[in-house]
Amino acid sequence: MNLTVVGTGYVGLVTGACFSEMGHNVYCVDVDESKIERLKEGIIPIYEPGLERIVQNNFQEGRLRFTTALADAMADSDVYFIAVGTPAGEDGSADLSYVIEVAREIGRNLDKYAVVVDKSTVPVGTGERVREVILEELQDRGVDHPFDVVSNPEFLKEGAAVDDFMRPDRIIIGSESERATEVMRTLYADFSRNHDKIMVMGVRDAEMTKYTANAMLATKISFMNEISTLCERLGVDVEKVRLGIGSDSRIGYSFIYPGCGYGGSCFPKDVNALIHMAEQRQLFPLVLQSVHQRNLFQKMMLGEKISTRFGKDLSGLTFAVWGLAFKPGTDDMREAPSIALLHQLIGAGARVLAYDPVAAETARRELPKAWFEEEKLVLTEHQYDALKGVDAMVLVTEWKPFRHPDFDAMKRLMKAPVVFDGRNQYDPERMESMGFDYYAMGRGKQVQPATSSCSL
Ligand SMILES: NC(=O)c1ccc[n+]([C@@H]2O[C@H](COP(=O)([O-])OP(=O)(O)OC[C@H]3O[C@@H](n4cnc5c(N)ncnc54)[C@H](O)[C@@H]3O)[C@@H](O)[C@H]2O)c1
Ligand SMILES: O=c1ccn([C@@H]2O[C@H](COP(=O)(O)OP(=O)(O)O[C@H]3O[C@H](CO)[C@@H](O)[C@H](O)[C@H]3O)[C@@H](O)[C@H]2O)c(=O)[nH]1
Repeated sequence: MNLTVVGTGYVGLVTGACFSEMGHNVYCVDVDESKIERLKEGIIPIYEPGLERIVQNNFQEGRLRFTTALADAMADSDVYFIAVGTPAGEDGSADLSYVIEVAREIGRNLDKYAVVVDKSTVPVGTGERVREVILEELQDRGVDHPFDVVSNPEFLKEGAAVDDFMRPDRIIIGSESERATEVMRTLYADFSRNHDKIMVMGVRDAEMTKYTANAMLATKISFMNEISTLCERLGVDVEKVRLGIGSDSRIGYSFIYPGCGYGGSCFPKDVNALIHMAEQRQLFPLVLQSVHQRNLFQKMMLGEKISTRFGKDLSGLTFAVWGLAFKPGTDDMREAPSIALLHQLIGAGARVLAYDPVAAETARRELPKAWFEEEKLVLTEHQYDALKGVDAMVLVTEWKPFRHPDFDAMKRLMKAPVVFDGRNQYDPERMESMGFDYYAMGRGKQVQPATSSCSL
């Protein structure tokens, strides 16, 4: 099939690349000219394992093309995916201006039957709004072309995006039209070969499914984070509890890892958008609000533990931070727990040496310039360089190379062997036996002040 994907970010680029890998002809469109130029040179704007090879191969073979001209792309295709950002507006609602702009542009250029597929995460009712906008543009032009609007939310995780797209758990298609449903079934047939993974429902149902999935996963995490604080206070090891409950097939092992909070461009934004959707309808989404609040607390937790151990004033102290990305496998730092921690440490007068295997460039671009100019924050080339002369190490992102470090080398390099582990990567007893003063999340020694704002 011939496809156009509008928006060449995490979702758009992965969607376009993966469909071209399956033999479809794909145009990827973006308003960002420099991004499109770099893609034409084979330069991938994001770090996403496996993506570069697919993009370069399919570009060379002519199945994947990049352009800023939506009209040209549309002329050559029958399915138009909208995969632009839906960032949080000031009141927490999803900002739909990019989606609506693309819908207008489609309406201005539509000249044959097409399926318009919304892949962006959008509030319930957006499909209808997209349809109205396209119709308005067609009316302005005095033409009448049939088209269908379909919702096809994306469930990929950053760091595992290609795999998630190629081997989805399910493919949700929100469609009110048999013709459009058939087009979508044909398009996704290869991804649903052995088991029928395609689920067809109404457009509004599909829009809500996406938010509900993210909110459910965020709820599991916030719930476990709250339990981890209680475990720590009770002298219980939350990791034992995690394994104990995960073995219950009704609960499962995934997304119950306690830590220093969830980040990324989706969970925080989507929980807030759902809260906003409920409040707009005079509902009080108590669970969702708590999930969000708990996460804000959780992101402050490492900093609170550090100030309980070292005092509120951290001037003269230096900390190593291992991991800046919001999760391993990506260079994305949107809403990363590392950002809250850096503000706490540097705000209290500390100096920070930070290391991340891939997010250094993102950090230089997105963190305050003054931190780098005044050397309050120094990014190191290697994980061990960040440990030189530090008063403590703080592990924020569980990259694999942090899992089994050379603990002897760590002790030699650090001024004092103090470790704050925001992702429960190490065994507390082993750490203590090796001479580390070790603090984790919900296990081992307790370092929460009784009156902490994060106490529960
Ligand atoms: N990042 C994820 O892991 C993920 C996963 C599933 C769903 N989503 C959802 O998918 C959507 C896209 O997210 P993303 O992370 O890919 O966003 P992104 O910010 O990485 O990329 C969006 C792209 O759209 C482009 N764009 C904006 N307006 C445009 C226009 N009028 N025409 C053409 N291009 C335009 C931007 O230049 C940018 O390159 C969001 O709704 C998000 O919530 C994201
Ligand atoms: O048990 C867990 C699992 C995750 N996290 C944190 O949760 C955040 C989000 O992680 P993850 O879900 O793996 O990454 P995302 O790329 O944000 O993916 C989520 O958001 C996407 C955008 O909507 C969806 O498509 C995916 O299905 C959904 O998992 C990260 O900060 C993780 O560290 C935890 O703290 N504990």
